[in-house]
Amino acid sequence: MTPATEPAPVPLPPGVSQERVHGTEALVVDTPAARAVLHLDGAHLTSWAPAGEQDVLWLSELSEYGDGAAIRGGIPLVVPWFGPGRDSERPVKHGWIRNHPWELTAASFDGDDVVLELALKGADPDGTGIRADAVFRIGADLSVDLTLTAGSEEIEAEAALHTYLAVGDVREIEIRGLQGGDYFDNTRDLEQFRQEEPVLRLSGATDRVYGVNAEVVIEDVAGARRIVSSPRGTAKTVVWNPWSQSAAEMADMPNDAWTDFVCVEPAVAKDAAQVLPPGGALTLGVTYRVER
Ligand SMILES: O=P(O)(O)OC[C@H]1O[C@@H](O)[C@H](O)[C@@H](O)[C@@H]1O
Repeated sequence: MTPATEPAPVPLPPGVSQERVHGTEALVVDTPAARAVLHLDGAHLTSWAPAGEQDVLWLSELSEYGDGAAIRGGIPLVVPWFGPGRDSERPVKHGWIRNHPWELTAASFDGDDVVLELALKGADPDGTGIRADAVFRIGADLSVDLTLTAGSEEIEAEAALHTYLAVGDVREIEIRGLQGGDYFDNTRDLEQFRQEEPVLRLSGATDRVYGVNAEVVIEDVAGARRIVSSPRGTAKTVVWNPWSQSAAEMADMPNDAWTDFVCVEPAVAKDAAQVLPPGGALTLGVTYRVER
């Protein structure tokens, strides 16, 4: 039996409803400017389509949802550590915040945009009172801002907006904005290299953490559009695609779906991790726009 939809804790503006999507609670936005789906589990945006556009976010049709699941696709909020953490010993990959329920704290209209504010709901597995807040501005452009606030203890914090961008064919995309950036290559034991070429084209499994915090442009040649990622408060840009072999090993991704996305992730990670004193905060954000 499907459980009844819980009432939203704050009033929702016109064009926003709370519904069950894939069996879990989500805020569904349908305005003249955009359509979007924001799951309360993980404050996880799984869909954003500006008016007249195909979805800009890729979502796996085999993704899991609910109770501790990490949704495959959309924008996973990665915090308070990235990957296995700086000591490579963290119990779950990419932090625990994406696996916990959040709650809506405010919802409003601002011009043509819907602004949704969420806060992590009560989870505190470290017992230090860490807080997390996120603001989503959903319209012709999309902005996401994530704040992590340390609790009673100093923490070394990492964070990433692990965005899965939908593309026509990842083998044909051109990524600009990384030239001159040094990167750790996670497919080669985190050895460091420099991006000399003005354009990055992917031709195999790619897992790089670039020391780049500037605008990155993803030219989606097969999809005939361009996605512009403008980060703020970051130090790194992660570029990831598993390619065919690793994708085939992932239970929550169809074997041939790796061609349909690229992750370009604004981040604070690795050697750019920030030490937060008790009560100290880390905020990072990004704005996406689509051009033709
Ligand atoms: O499967 P996950 O935990 O969502 O992570 C996916 C990928 O996320 C990327 O950000 C990492 O750089 C990769 O190493 C990782 O494999």
